[in-house]
Amino acid sequence: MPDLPAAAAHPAPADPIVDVRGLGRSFTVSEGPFLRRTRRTVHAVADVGFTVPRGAIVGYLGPNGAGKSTTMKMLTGILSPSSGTVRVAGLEPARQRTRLAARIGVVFGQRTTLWWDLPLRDSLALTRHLYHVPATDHARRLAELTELLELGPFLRTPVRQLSLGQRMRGDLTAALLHDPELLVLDEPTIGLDVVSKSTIREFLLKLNAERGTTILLTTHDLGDVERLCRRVMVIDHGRLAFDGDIAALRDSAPAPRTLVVDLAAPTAPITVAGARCVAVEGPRQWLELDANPAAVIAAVAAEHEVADLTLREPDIEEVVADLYRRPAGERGRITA
Ligand SMILES: Nc1ncnc2c1ncn2[C@@H]1O[C@H](COP(=O)(O)OP(=O)(O)OP(=O)(O)O)[C@@H](O)[C@H]1O
Repeated sequence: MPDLPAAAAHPAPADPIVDVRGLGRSFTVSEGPFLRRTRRTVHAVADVGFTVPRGAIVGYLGPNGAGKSTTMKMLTGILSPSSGTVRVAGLEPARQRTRLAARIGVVFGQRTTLWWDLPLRDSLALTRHLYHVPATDHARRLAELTELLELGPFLRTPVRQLSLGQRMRGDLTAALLHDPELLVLDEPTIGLDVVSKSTIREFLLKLNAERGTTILLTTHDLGDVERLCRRVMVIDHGRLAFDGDIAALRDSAPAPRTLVVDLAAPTAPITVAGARCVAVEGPRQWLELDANPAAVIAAVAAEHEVADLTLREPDIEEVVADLYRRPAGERGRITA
């Protein structure tokens, strides 16, 4: 099994918006029947380190119970670390939570920060006071976000009557009205239909491109990762198992890349160095690659009349599932 490439894919930026070093968080849990209770320590996050440069969109992935939410709670000051340090926008989240709140926006997809019984518009008006946003700035931002997230048709609807997708758009607006530098999202598309997911993803891309807002998100939805993130971090059993770009993650996959070659006419299975013909159907052949695709493509084109070529990357779902399955010692580790 190949180790992940050890390249420092993300050299530490000079002024990272997130700087996490040796971060750990443990919980003590009581188990068993009443009179025979035993106590056990759960290491939800252990020795995690990474930095996030300003303007990045980074995905934080991991199987259930891996430690994603615990990390996000430490980044946003909801939980204090048991060990290590966290700095976000130059602040120490657990100690400077109020100051940090003015600099970051947070959305936990499974919970809402909106007032359940109030119309969305009133709920958003109240967030202005939480963050002490001047009325004119608030009105301007609300108008912009209402347009971008198409909130108009349901601004007067009580939050409890909103669909999940509408509520998420409302929660994103509430998190962004004070124009934060960093947006932390925990499962932003959970439970949403395809159209709502797409609306949210396109909005986040626009927010990042136009305002330079840094986005850190946890997700189980690899569609989010593929559309939004160039860099992913994978946490498993509380430890960082991978930190690199999507291409490096794909390269780490045991599943090979496949080159689909459409020849001008049917021929015998192609034999070139660095590839193995695994299927032939008329003029189309499938070559599994174990070398650089460019070299194989050049070799195929030199010897055959090629009508078309397609390079198939391993499916990201497969790659991530494989990473979760690999024993920790076999994964290698890249940290920024
Ligand atoms: N308050 C707590 N008390 C005890 N154990 C906790 C607490 N919060 C989290 N844990 C444990 O820490 C581990 C990591 O949990 P966490 O919620 O961070 O995982 P996650 O990656 O966000 O999972 P999921 O994808 O299921 O939301 C789990 O074993 C969980 O049971």
